[in-house]
Amino acid sequence: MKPHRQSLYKAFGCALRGIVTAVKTERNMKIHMAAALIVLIAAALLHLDRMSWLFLILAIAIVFIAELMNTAIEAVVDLISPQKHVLARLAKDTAAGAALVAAAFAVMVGLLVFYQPVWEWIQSMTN
Ligand SMILES: Nc1ncnc2c1ncn2[C@@H]1O[C@H](COP(=O)(O)OP(=O)(O)OP(=O)(O)O)[C@@H](O)[C@H]1O
Repeated sequence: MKPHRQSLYKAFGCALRGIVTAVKTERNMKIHMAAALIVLIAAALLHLDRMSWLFLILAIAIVFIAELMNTAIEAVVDLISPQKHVLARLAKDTAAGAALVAAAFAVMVGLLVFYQPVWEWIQSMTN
């Protein structure tokens, strides 16, 4: 394989382009972006502790990583197997499964992190 060096700056640009393209073209990425924004604003308003922030950021990162990998796998499968194939289906279905596991993890983290502070906030509003 021919050695190929690219500047750090260019590599960063390519990575950023991948993220921007995925957000522009993938509906799920737009949903994850909106959800992440709402979650981070709620976390700031509720003054969550550092550990809660850590878990929320971890969950958001895992969801984005899984969705980006899913998008990458979909693109490669469409490139090499535009026609139906059982292995293409397996690749796409398992990649989508990974994204679903990540989203389920994020929902569980959200419930565990927000349950108590939201409950306390509701009580303070009603008292
Ligand atoms: N080349 C193929 N061969 C066999 N099955 C395929 C193929 N392409 C797609 N599929 C099946 O159709 C499903 C949906 O594929 P598609 O490419 O439309 O992704 P998607 O779920 O619509 O992705 P997104 O909505 O994130 O763009 C796959 O999970 C797979 O089961």
